[in-house]
Amino acid sequence: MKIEHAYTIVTSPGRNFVTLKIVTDEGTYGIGDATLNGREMAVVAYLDEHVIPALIGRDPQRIEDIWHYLYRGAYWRRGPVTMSAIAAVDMALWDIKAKLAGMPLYQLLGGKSRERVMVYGHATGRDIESCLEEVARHVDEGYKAVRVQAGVPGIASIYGVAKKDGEPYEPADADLPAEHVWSTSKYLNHVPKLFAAVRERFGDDLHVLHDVHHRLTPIEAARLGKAVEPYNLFWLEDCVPAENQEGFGLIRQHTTTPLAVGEVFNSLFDAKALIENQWIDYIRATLTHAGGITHVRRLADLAGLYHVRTGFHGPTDLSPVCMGAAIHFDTWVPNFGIQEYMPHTATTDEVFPHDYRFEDGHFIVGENPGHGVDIDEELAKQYPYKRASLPVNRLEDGTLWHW
Ligand SMILES: O=C(O)C(=O)C[C@H](O)[C@H](O)CO
Ligand SMILES: [Mg+2]
Repeated sequence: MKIEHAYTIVTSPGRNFVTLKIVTDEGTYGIGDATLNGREMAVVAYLDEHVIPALIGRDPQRIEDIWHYLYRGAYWRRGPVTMSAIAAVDMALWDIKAKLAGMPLYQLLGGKSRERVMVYGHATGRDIESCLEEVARHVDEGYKAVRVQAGVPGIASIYGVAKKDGEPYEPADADLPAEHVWSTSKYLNHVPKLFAAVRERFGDDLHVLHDVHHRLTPIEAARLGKAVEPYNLFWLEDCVPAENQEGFGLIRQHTTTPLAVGEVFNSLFDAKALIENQWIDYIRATLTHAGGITHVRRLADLAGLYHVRTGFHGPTDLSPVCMGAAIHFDTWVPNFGIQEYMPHTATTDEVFPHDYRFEDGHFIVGENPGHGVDIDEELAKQYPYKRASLPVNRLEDGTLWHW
């Protein structure tokens, strides 16, 4: 069997998505997600110019060999663009292999470790009161776990909070990066009040999470972790930028609040010290940005040795293709923790028909052969690419900060 042709599909049913389709000479095809928010066309160029020409004629069943061919064989390793491109190939090849086997992907990975996959949704509000209403809506919809982000008095726009209450949050909201202003002291004073209000209204059973989105230094993160200990968070996410992995060691010395990190990681090596030193509790690197199923499986196995569980990134800027493949992975992986879920728009769901479903705060994996997600290419053509950028952040004195 040979790869006969492969091509990228860029579509924007409300936001941009990049999909790779690989077709074999026997007619079986697989698709993979290659979406890198705000840098979509860089991955398209990498795939079109460097990857696809080298795939034609190869045996699609040799997933491992093709992975190493694209990773080691490229000489220039790692980085989000390269690893998203490799991930798309890998996801499409696993899709093909599972279709050839006539099995849902989770069966090929080793079968079910659980019947369903717990997800967390996003509650956001301009202030604490409106945020609590959103938490209540999620609880009514069956969620067992909710990420809670609220506006901070004195900060005009903040990560995770929609411009208008009730509207979905989409950070890549401008042609060129919007400029936000950040104040660590205002934020640190506010967050414990938010979680006190959440616990008071919803009691102890609901799992609550929070994303700091890389804005603190290690000692500030340690202070926040301690301050929210009474509210028993499921996790505190991305509390510092993780290039300095030792920073997590410092945070860990001060707080028992569980720590999650890794949505921007693209390699096992980004997480190695964090895992081996048991500085984190959840690893968030997901299939599209971290080299696909083949690589993330190794990362999850390493994490499992150190009691670190998975908590895959699942924003709207990963397509339903990634979500579908991730749900198969989550259903299999022994050290599963939780899966993030930001629902896609109805138009996106039409462009990407899929067989996974949400029920009572969990995802239920589909039973179709492959990863269970397809793309309607004719419909996709109706939504042309539109450049969209993530914001940048500045401190109140104008210093460029982490967004
Ligand atoms: O979902 C999350 O936890 C995020 O932090 C979302 C990111 O801001 C988003 O994926 C950036 O593209
Ligand atoms: Mg995040």
